[in-house]
Amino acid sequence: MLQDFQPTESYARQLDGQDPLYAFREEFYIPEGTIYLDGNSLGLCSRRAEQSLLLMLESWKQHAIDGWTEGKYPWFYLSEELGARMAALVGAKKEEVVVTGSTTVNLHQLVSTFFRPEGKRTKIVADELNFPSDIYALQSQLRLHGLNPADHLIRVRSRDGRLLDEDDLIHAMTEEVQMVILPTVLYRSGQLLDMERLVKAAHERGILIGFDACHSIGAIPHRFSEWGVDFAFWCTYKYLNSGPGGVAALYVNEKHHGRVPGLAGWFSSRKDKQFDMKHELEHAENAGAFQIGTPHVFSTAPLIGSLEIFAEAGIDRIREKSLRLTRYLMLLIESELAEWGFSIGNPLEDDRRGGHVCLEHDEAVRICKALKAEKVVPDFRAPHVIRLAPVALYTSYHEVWEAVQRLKTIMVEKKYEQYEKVRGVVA
Ligand SMILES: Cc1ncc(COP(=O)(O)O)c(C=O)c1O
Ligand SMILES: Nc1c(O)cccc1C(=O)C[C@H](N)C(=O)O
Repeated sequence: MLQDFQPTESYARQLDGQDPLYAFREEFYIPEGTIYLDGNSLGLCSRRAEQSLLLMLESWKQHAIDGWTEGKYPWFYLSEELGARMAALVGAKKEEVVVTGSTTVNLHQLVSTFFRPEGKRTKIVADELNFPSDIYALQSQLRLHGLNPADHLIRVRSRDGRLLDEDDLIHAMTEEVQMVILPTVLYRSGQLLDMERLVKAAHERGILIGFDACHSIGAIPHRFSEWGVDFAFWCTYKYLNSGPGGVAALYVNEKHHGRVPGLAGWFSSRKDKQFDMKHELEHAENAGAFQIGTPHVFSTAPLIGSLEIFAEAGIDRIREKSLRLTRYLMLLIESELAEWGFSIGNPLEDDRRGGHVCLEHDEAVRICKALKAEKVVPDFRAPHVIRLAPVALYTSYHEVWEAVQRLKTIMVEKKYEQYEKVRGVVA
């Protein structure tokens, strides 16, 4: 890939000229003069997401209560409908996915449903690099079972503070473990785990396994059904561009359909029974059973337009471009910034890398501030990581080239020294 790499502006233009996804950039609102490399935290607004949100408002104006069953996208079926449309992105059957809740709420729901400590099997395996919200949720779930998280939550150690080794994860899958929860892609280093291998190892040991796919959804194809992943959950506001607070999604393998939801509510019902208003729940026989209450329609609506873009672009083409973009960025860093004390913290191999580059530097916090002042938007993750996510649908190769030039100027002119060495409230 990129065998003929050159660090020149004309080479960047040449790559843009060959990019089959280039036109999708026009779909997005790119803040004026800004190179946006933070789509792994909050994706950009697209015109189609905006239109679908407006369409929902219109539906409220026109149909009032009847909007639940009328209009172009009846609200009562929207979560299932969008789950079905999203299923291709995770390699699942349509009825295995539903759009609902938030990442953390969905994790609570799935652990409430699937964590059944019995006999010796009372532990959950996670890892020490996972996003804090997942760890808090798991700790609180263990407490609800009267179990002490200090002994029952096994956080597998990283050997280098950046990456996880599948051998270590598998080694932790002992006879005391009932469930494993891991990220698909690590939020800081961008490492992509070998899910297929981990699922196989967990199942051989009689353990259930679920994934937090926040950092892979919309960037990487998945094959959840084929691999036999038990369950998964993810947000939609990163690479899927559903907007701040956009409603999340979950996947439950069809072999588990029929399970009673751990956290039930009337939206867990079979659709045809819900308005019978009985006190005995007849839960849906698909992923819809893991919904709880009334869907957040306006926070779901942008996904309608956003998913259309994904259907047109195709996740395989998106992954291919994303890999080229991150490879290109790494080559530029190597060639342009070699003398400035940066190191690359993400895996270099294509099949181990997610959608962002993890650039490490002792001055990361101040460099991030200087980048923002130069209208390049990265994000900072303590203690020394600058995350740079060129997004296949809206980042051009020229922007990647330009961002590295601006970073080089920041280093040459020591522009970062004018900033305080403290992170922002939201980094
Ligand atoms: C990997 C991961 N898990 C969980 C979360 C928490 O998601 P939420 O705040 O939407 O529940 C995030 C992002 O905020 C994340 O990146
Ligand atoms: N969910 C976020 C929020 O509410 C505010 C700011 C950032 C976020 C994020 O999603 C951060 C992201 N999960 C991360 O990988 O760090």
